[in-house]
Amino acid sequence: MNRLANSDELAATLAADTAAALRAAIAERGVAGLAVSGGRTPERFFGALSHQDLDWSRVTVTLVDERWVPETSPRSNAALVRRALIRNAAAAARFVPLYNGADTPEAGRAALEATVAALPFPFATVVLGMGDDGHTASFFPGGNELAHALDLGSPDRIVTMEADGAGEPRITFSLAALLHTDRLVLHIEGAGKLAVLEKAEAEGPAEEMPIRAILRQKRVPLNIYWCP
Ligand SMILES: O=C(O)[C@H](O)[C@@H](O)[C@H](O)[C@H](O)COP(=O)(O)O
Repeated sequence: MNRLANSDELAATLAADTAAALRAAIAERGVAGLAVSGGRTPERFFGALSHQDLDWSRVTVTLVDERWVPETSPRSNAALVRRALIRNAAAAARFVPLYNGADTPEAGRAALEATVAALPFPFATVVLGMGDDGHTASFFPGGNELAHALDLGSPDRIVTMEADGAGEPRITFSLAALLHTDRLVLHIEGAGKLAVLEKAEAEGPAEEMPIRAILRQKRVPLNIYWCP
């Protein structure tokens, strides 16, 4: 685990490491995909990343998950990404949001599946967060499509999700899609999240703490960034 002294140092380090992965993907494949999380934690990291010097015109940014709300909502992860990340040098990046205006995630899912099929896979980097209940992306304990989302045999990249504690209905990349990446990151801050992570590292079902599906998978190494 990368233990940083504070949020600013974490943001600077994670931004530099993410920029290096984007440059490596561009050098290798000509393009780079970056999937980021919403919520409260990533804003400082987004600010630091937006200043990184690289060919952002070759980068496509998307979200690992989204609340089914328009960008006018303060709950919109897309609005956060546009405001905090797609600016400065990163203003040249292409952003592909997940909310597509359909009435429900179910109604929007097929069109979104087609949209994300055109993203540059594998992702160069996927940056996950984690909730106090042990969810990551929109893999919520008790989620109505949790088994589907965690099924590595499913061809679906996009899964809908409803759960107590999730607020509005959600859409999420599947576990298999998120593991299709050069680099996998978990970004958490604070003593409370560290305690949740330590609990998840103990034995127990992934359905109860879905972050366990990330901790236990063997497809791609996990890089954890934490600060108090
Ligand atoms: O849309 C979302 O809610 C996120 O993508 C989600 O998975 C987030 O990463 C965690 O809930 C942590 O959220 P905080 O950073 O706000 O604690």
